[in-house]
Amino acid sequence: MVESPAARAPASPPGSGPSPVQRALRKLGLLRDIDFALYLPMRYEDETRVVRLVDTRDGDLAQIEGVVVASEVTYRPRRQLLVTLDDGSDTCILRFFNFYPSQQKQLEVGAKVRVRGELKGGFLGRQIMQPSVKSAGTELPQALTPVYSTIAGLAQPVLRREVRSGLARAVLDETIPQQNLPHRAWGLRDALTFLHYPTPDVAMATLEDHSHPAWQRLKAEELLAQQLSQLQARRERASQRAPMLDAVRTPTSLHAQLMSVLPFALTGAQARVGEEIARDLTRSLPMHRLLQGDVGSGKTVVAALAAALCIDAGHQCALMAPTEILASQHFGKLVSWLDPLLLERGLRVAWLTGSQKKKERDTMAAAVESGEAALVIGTHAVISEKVRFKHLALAIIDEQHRFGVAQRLALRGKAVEGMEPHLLMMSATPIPRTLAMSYYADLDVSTLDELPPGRTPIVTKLVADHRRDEVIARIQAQLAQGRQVYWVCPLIEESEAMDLRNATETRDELADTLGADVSVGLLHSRMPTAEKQAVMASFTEGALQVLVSTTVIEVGVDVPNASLMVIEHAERFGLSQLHQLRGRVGRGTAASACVLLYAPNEGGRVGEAARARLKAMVETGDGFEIARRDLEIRGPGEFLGARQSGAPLLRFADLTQDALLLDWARELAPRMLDRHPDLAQRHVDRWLGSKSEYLKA
Ligand SMILES: Nc1ncnc2c1ncn2[C@@H]1O[C@H](COP(=O)(O)OP(=O)(O)OP(=O)(O)O)[C@@H](O)[C@H]1O
Repeated sequence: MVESPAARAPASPPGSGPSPVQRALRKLGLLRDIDFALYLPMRYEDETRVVRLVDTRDGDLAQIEGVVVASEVTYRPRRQLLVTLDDGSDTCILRFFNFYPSQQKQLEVGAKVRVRGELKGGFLGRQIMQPSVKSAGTELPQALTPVYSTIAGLAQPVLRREVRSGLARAVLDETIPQQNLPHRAWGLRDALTFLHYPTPDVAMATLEDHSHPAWQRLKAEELLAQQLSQLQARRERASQRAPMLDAVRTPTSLHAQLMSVLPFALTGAQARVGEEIARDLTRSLPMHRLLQGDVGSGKTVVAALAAALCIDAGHQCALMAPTEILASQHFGKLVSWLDPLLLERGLRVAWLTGSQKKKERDTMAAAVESGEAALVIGTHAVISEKVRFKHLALAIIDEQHRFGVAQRLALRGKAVEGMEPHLLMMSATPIPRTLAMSYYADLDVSTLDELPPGRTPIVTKLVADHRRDEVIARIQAQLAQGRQVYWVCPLIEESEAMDLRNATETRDELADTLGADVSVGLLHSRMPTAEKQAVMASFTEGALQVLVSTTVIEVGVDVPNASLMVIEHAERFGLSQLHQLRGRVGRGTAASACVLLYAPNEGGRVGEAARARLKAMVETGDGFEIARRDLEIRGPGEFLGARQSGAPLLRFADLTQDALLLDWARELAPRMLDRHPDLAQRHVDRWLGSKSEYLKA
């Protein structure tokens, strides 16, 4: 059932715009009644019982009721209100550092109050710091009190009230047919009500680890919604048509010629994946394939071969990356292979980027429209409204997670009339296969699980920041052998200006230390594109020996002569990001190394998660193992969430722990779509709302 707008979250009077509370609620994604109902507490407080002081121990979180027998403001060591409370069994001190006059009044001698907080032993006897205070004698709640995650401008009691009324208003009729529910499943309303307001007798651990039957019910619901929406997307695609690209592979075909100009033989994995893609392209069902492979596994050549097949069949292929520098770096090689072969055929490569001059862009767009540009490369500009393709049949998207729904939909609109383009998404941050299969039920996954031969493993070393001198010696040794070096500076959160300053200083320092014979370049995301490209080009040619950069070089840079990567403040980077960066070296035959410089914090320590990340980097060079560890450190929600531009798609279920529920959902989804399509749709709308489009695209 679709909720009427009137049933939605608190409205403001007409013309007044959203109130601060509404704005804050919106920020938390709380719009529809169901959003409130599904906004579950992060923890609970037990206000259902009052205990006697004699029965408590230090460290207990206790609620006690008593009479104020003393109350004074003292100034040593700082201004504070000290209140002595007597509950008939013992006394304790309440200590407030922040207090209002109204609170002081509430705590006058003789007042009867109910306070709640953590009891601590102390010099003056037992005490509670900054307890919450209510007047005594009010009725005790029957259920635990929920504590929700909130943001500035939205006080906990206000949020509690909003959630309570949203939950009451929400339409929570069952969408899963009774006979299909897991054994002894709770009802949806019961489960949600319980999770917001559990009874005090509940085993808290079952709420915390989400094993309680109420949680199970909710996770089952969520997983079913996810499976249903993926299946819907798959079925929708099954009714769509794409051009069938079954060109004959003669010796004069572009595909065959490309194979013959490649300076190497394909690895077994490249050949296998190439055939998987080729098979998809001959079908009229649009391909929807994720090509994943570890850094340096040779995805580019696989993409180039797919493009060649498409062009051999007389169609156009578009290649897109999220930024200009990535587009040119990542596809540079591919273009250098294909360009001469295309020219022989009277065809060409067109570039389309946002920073292009109008005249150049118009020329390119005309070549795309006439079909002369068989290969179109660029950024989002490729899918801008003005660009019209003659016969686009294949779109290759690099780093798919940075492309949003709108872009993917726009791309579809560019295909041959009434058809969809085949879609190949390339990702250099592998997702463990089982996770990919269950999560992307709507995606076929091809994996390059073999590196080209002759690579020597990259040696990874952890070095404390104060031992920079050793790193300089390493750099000098590499330079003496004619090799090149990357030095990556961390992003300083929220301050690009500081980033730039920091990177510039590092460049100057390195240039100073290494001497006039060594040329040190700088690459930073704020530089104009042309300048960035010029710097990259001189590094690629070898004119620059050391490249200091921020994470601009993360993906797609391929300079096989570079043999040393230094990452400063490595503890601040995410694991897959570190792995990506490390992958910029070890791309040729030279023995390569990666130095992770870390700076312990003031306490001389590196945080636990950061330590786990650095340890993983030293212990393994395998991207799939890295992905597995990353998943372990962050949990699937965040792991996958970080790949999406929006919020993580699974809030409650955990794909690694809820395998049984996932099986149940996977098994039920097709039957439910067949037999109860209306219920299935309602279920998806309820859970995914506006996000369902995202999943499908
Ligand atoms: N079969 C092969 N034999 C030898 N070298 C290869 C082979 N395939 C690719 N290469 C080379 O390996 C390097 C890495 O390939 P490529 O740039 O395609 O990797 P990638 O998978 O895109 O990695 P990344 O995601 O790190 O950019 C390139 O220099 C490429 O020319």
